[in-house]
Amino acid sequence: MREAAISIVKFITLALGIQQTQISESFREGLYDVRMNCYPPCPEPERVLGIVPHADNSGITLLADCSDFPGLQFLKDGKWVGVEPIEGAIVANIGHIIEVMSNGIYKAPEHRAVVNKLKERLSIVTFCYPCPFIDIGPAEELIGEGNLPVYKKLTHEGYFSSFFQRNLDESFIDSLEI
Ligand SMILES: O=C(O)CCC(=O)C(=O)O
Ligand SMILES: [Fe+2]
Repeated sequence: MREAAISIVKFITLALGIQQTQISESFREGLYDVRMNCYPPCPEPERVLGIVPHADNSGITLLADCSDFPGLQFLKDGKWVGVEPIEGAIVANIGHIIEVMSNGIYKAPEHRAVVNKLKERLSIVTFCYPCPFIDIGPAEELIGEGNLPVYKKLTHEGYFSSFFQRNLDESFIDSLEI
């Protein structure tokens, strides 16, 4: 997962026109949290959610869907769209850290998980974070005349304390704006 995360972040930075590899390399010594989600069958699936709508606070998230029916959904143009699992594939999702580092060019999408009436669903999610020594702020290459920073630059510690002290009535990413 570490190598996959480094490669994906490298392609993201290349797509942004960033030549230096400091951002992608920061995922080599980064922090990786693994969460396993189990969604038992639910007789009234329309009345509950497996995971409420949120965007991840990671750099990127890599999700292995262990089921053969959709449960993960993303909000696209105001509608929830299910992700059809593909055997052996991993879903790569942008988190708030890459949203900040890309100065908002890449967005951390809202997603949620729904439950199934008959079948249990499992997912294994790896949240990938850069190493604690890199600041979390817009990449310098993206800032210049006419391109103002949208987000504050925070230390790793500052970013996580803002996250854990966030106002739950407000969007976290909005609270990081300058
Ligand atoms: O299980 C899923 O499909 C979604 C999990 C998720 O979004 C999360 O753990 O942050
Ligand atoms: Fe998530």
